[in-house]
Amino acid sequence: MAESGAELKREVIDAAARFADTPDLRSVLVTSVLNLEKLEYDLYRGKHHWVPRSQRLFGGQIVGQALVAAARSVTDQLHVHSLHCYFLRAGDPKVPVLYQVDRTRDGRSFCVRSVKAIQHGQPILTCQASFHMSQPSPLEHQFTMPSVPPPDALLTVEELIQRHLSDPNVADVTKQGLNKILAEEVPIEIKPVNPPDFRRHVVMEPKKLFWVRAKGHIGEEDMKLHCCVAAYVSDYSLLPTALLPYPKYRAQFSASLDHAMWFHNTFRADQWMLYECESPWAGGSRGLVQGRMWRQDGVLAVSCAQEGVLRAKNTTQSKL
Ligand SMILES: CC(C)(COP(=O)(O)OP(=O)(O)OC[C@H]1O[C@@H](n2cnc3c(N)ncnc32)[C@H](O)[C@@H]1OP(=O)(O)O)[C@@H](O)C(=O)NCCC(=O)NCCSC(=O)CCC(=O)O
Repeated sequence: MAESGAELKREVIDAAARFADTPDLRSVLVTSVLNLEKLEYDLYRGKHHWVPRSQRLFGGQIVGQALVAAARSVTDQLHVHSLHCYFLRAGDPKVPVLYQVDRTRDGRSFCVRSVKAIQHGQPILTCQASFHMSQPSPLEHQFTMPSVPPPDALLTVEELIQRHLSDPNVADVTKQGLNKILAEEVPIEIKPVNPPDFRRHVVMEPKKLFWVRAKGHIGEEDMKLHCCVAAYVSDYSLLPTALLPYPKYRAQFSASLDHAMWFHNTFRADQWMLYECESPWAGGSRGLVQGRMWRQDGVLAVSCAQEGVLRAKNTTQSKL
């Protein structure tokens, strides 16, 4: 029991610190993935958390970390409004990634930073991020958010998988695949608007809608951090949109080649946002995908676009 006002205050501060450090309450994206270690002036080191089954680093992690490095070199008044990245080489999960920032230009309203992500002495990603000191403007418009059920009315991917697994007719190979998905520690929560076709039987339009948020708490103050988390989240499940019309094909090799983002309005990446993904084109073993993230109140927060390599194989072809 605290005996004095000062001791009580200390206990409250300690309890708050313990609360804040509880890993399941604070997003691992904030405590670990996007918490870069500073090695030198404009040089940082990032560590990994979740690594996809492809055993190449998740593109969103590299983009998010590159944006953290860039954002540390600009003042608090400047906010990222766009970024453009190329994924040059597969990221190696066995070693950390270094981020080297070049202060490309400092203007009155805009600042541009170029970031190189390096492993084994070679660039795995180049990123240019532009920051802006926002100004009021009479020119304001946006598309209307699609009308969908709210996140409270929908199930998470994990809940949908559990429900599907309880069906005794599910094939063993499908069960194995779904159990692998359940075992992954992706720091993102997803609630699809339309339940996914786990059996991959149905030809679908190359469009999907899902609610998405970072797992854990981030807090409301740091808009720069929310943008970095959105950069991480935005690469998740975007490219597979291009595969929806081709249930008979399996992507033998798929990887994002580039990633671009535009940040329009403030948002919280630890609160549900509607992610609207569509693929207007695929051809030549590549696919283009575009995404829009909407706040629950209908405000367009983020737009993004990405091209990926998609080398597909017909799974129904005879092996003879
Ligand atoms: C895209 C590539 C691979 C560049 O392709 P290249 O073909 O030029 O590279 P390469 O080194 O010559 O070849 C790589 C592999 O592809 C094979 N290959 C090359 N050309 C081929 C062709 N025409 N047909 C069939 N296979 C081909 C090579 O034999 C080699 O296979 P072997 O290896 O068997 O020898 C590279 O730029 C890259 O890896 N970038 C990083 C992409 C990335 O990691 N993105 C982020 C993660 S993806 C992501 O996060 C998406 C999110 C999500 O999963 O939803």
